[in-house]
Amino acid sequence: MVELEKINAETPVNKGHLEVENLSVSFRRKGNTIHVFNDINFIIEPNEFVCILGPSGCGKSTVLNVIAQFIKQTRGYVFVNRREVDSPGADRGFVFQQNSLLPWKTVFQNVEFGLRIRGVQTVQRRELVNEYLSRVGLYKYRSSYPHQLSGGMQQRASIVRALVNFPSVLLMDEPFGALDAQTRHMMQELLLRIWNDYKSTVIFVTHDIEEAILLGDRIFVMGVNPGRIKEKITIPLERPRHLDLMYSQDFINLNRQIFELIREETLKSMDFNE
Ligand SMILES: Nc1ncnc2c1ncn2[C@@H]1O[C@H](COP(=O)(O)OP(=O)(O)OP(=O)(O)O)[C@@H](O)[C@H]1O
Repeated sequence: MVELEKINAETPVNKGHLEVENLSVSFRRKGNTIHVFNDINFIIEPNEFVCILGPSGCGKSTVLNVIAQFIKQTRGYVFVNRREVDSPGADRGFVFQQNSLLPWKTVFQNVEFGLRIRGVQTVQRRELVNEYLSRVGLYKYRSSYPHQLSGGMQQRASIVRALVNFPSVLLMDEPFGALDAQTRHMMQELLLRIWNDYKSTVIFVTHDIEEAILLGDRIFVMGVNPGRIKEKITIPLERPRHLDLMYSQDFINLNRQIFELIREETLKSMDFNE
């Protein structure tokens, strides 16, 4: 594997400490103030993999977007490696649900884009990008354009495009949400493998409870009215993990416990009298 020191002295460290303090977000809509969530607090340790689950509209994506600083919080603070962040930065990588690759660039050019902007030398760039592409089985597609790839391949390219910059924190917003079940399972195994090698700190938003249990060290279950973190659950399943873990009794019990938590919140979020 290419070592961190080989990149350059400015390369961020990919083991980020993330702290969110009293984070609140409100929007103005049609003259009313919508409070998405109030006073969210958490600390995520370096190398930790945290999944966020919760009913639709509880603010999962907004939490990620505020950490990335694509959206500004109304109150509160975000600290990465104990430094407050107030704008987007390379220390926070983002993987979106839909392929967000630049359509006019090849896979290689898409993945190297951030490194090029940061001024990483051509030889180092090539070495690093090729290595990452090989790790996810995309080396032979490096000269292809995004539209020539399947959805799963596009998401693999999006993940390595984020990881190649050694983000302190990798923010993933339902990255497998648009994929079919088989491809999704393959991507989950692949992500477990890559994460095991690179050990980035990850926050992963999903609607899929099984996906969250399979991937996460901890799961934050968000609630509604008001938006908040209802529970932080530690997943006591050993690593490395594989898909067949889903058939174990521990997995099934966790699934049931979390399903009930989310069901309660989903019912709360539905106003049948409307
Ligand atoms: N720019 C905005 N202006 C006004 N309201 C917004 C804006 N962005 C998000 N919201 C509102 O904030 C709430 C939370 O949205 P968000 O997308 O974070 O929820 P979510 O839990 O990720 O939902 P889903 O699971 O459906 O993706 C929603 O009610 C949404 O309509």
